[in-house]
Amino acid sequence: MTPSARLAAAIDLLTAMDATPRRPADAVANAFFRERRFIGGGDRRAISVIVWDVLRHWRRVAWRLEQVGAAATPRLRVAVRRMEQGDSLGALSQGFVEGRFAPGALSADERHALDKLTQPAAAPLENAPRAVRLEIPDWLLPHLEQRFGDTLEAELAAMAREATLDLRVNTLRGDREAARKALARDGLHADPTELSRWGLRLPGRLPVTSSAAFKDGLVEIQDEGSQLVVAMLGAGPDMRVLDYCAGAGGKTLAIAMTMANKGHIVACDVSEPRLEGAVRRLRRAGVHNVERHLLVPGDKWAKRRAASFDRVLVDAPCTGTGTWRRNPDARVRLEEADLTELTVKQREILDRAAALVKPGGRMVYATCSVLDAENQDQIDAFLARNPAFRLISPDARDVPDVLAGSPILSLSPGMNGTDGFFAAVLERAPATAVQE
Ligand SMILES: C[S@@+](CC[C@H](N)C(=O)[O-])C[C@H]1O[C@@H](n2cnc3c(N)ncnc32)[C@H](O)[C@@H]1O
Repeated sequence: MTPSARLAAAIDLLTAMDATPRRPADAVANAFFRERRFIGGGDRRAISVIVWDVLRHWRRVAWRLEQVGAAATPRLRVAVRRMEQGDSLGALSQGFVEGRFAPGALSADERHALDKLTQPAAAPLENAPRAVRLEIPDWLLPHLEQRFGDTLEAELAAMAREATLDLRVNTLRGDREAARKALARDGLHADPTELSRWGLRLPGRLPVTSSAAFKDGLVEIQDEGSQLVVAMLGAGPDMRVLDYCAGAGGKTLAIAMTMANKGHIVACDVSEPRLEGAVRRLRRAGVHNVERHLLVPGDKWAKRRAASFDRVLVDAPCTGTGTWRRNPDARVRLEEADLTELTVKQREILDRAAALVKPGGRMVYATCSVLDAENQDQIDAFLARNPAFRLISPDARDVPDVLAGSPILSLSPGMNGTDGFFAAVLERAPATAVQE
């Protein structure tokens, strides 16, 4: 594709995203490229780079355009980002040309707006409101200020950078060194992660899924933070374990590994397609101690299994504010009503899952959110409602030394180089203590 054709495709993709503002950008992009199979891998990557860069500068560019009286159209968003990266108006006009696979020439109004933005005094970003500069919705600012205080700007800058690509070595298939060597044979040079003993890290988007190590189930794509959540659960080979919000089984696979493929895991979810997505991954990883169960309203399943699990993981649906490095569009799409709805759901799920924990058993509540309302506040309220539970530190053998002394895991991109994660380990009082 010519540079102009890539620009045109990026503008088309941004237009498709604009048309479905509640749909995650990567889902729109997948559908867009599926319908245009003629676009090759290199062009696809180049188009995605343009689009994801625009998504990472969404509010700031809109604010600058507003200052010069222009609407933030996909064309102007792309053009402004090109200029911010050093293109002159002249250079830009060479990309915006007429033609079947080109975006069309800049209109007089577009040129006028862009010209105004090149003036030295035009809309300096220092004048923009803080939430605009930080690329977050206005309502979210106080929540993030409360969580991060003085480190807020550094954290949000870390969340704006592209994530590393973390892998979990599946010890059912081989050890970390074997996985490193296998990846190296495919030209992928991974380093061990600092905290997770099963983790390997690659510098960015790389074609891991076509490597032999991935196809053979020796590695799985999983952020280091997710791996640590599983370590906090401390599931062992003889246990009955429930993964209550299992989705497509990312953590189920890691739990099965810590159980050496023994004992029994039930992977539950309310979404059939997600649970179905686990089947292939379980097979690839060589896992065979997992039963899947679809939760439906009025299900008697949970009642019959009350107080029967040694370990219960609640990987709750959440705002995903810890994953903005991967999903920059979510950063500005999140609405206050989403947070309200999710905190109600999390509370209900916690109470339902708690009823399934054996006396003396443990429950780990986890989110990939950095907001107190979904994390510590949920735990405080849960403990107030459920006096039979208390916070307990994970067993030292299960977690890295730095995490051993605390019942709470709290990770952030700025502090730890992982996604933002929260996990709390809760123990249900043993039977005798419950009766007292
Ligand atoms: C954070 S995702 C889970 C990710 C998964 N554990 C993993 O590691 O890949 C949260 C999951 O909770 C599920 N969920 C939503 N409401 C639920 C409910 N009431 N009960 C159980 N699961 C629910 C969603 O379908 C979603 O798959």
